[in-house]
Amino acid sequence: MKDLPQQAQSRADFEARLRAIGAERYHDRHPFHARLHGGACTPDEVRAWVINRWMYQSHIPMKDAAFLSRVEDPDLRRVWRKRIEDHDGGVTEGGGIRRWLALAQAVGLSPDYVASGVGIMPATRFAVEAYVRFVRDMPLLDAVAASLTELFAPRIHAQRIEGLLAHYDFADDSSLAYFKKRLTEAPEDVAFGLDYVLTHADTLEKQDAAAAALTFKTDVLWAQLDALWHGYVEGHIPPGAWQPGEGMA
Ligand SMILES: O=C(O)c1cc(C(=O)O)c2c(n1)C(=O)C(=O)c1cc(C(=O)O)[nH]c1-2
Repeated sequence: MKDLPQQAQSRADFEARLRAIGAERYHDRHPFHARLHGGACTPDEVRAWVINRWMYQSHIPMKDAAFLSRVEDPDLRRVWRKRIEDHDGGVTEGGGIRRWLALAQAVGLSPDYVASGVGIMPATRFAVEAYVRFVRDMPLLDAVAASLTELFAPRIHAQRIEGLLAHYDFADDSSLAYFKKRLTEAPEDVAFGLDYVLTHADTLEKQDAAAAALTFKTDVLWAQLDALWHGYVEGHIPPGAWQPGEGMA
């Protein structure tokens, strides 16, 4: 006898399931973040974080462009293109990308060196490229679901601003402008993304796929910090990756 299709979870239960993935797996639980926000990172560990996270920052608008290239609905494109504008900004004022490079400068790195991407660890590259590829190749619903780690980002950004200001000389309003701005940008994105996923995941199969996409994305974030810890806290810097002293302003 053929199995009957299982019923989709209610909207509230499905949202709770997505939030539980964040509670269990989001990278706010990674020991590198405790070290960074608690003031225990050396200046070179902070620099390694800034250099490697550039890979993520610089590829976020590329993954959003990959997403947009697949969307046929102009209303969805109109909402989504804000994400690219947030990061790229205008010629004069710039956006998140430029704010990240201001952070690079504040920690003593040459912004040109950071922007060149030279020195990024292979594992970081692989993780971020996997995210861009996922968004390019998977169903749109899964691609939106993968962005829902941003549900959990404002809390970590607030913790980061507080922790960095308390513990590091380089931290001030201008060097931390990136995170401050994300506090208002991310909630808008995620309100739309969450509603989209809860509405479009209307079968259990689609809900399972969306939950798997969010889980995948938590892995993308976690793997980057594992690599950072191995390379710069434990001192096993992979061949070709940034060596302390290189790329200074
Ligand atoms: O500092 C962080 O922990 C963090 C996490 C995430 C995330 O959860 O993916 C993003 C950001 N920051 C961020 O600044 C950002 O612009 C962003 C975009 C996206 C996305 O998947 O589209 N995630 C994140």
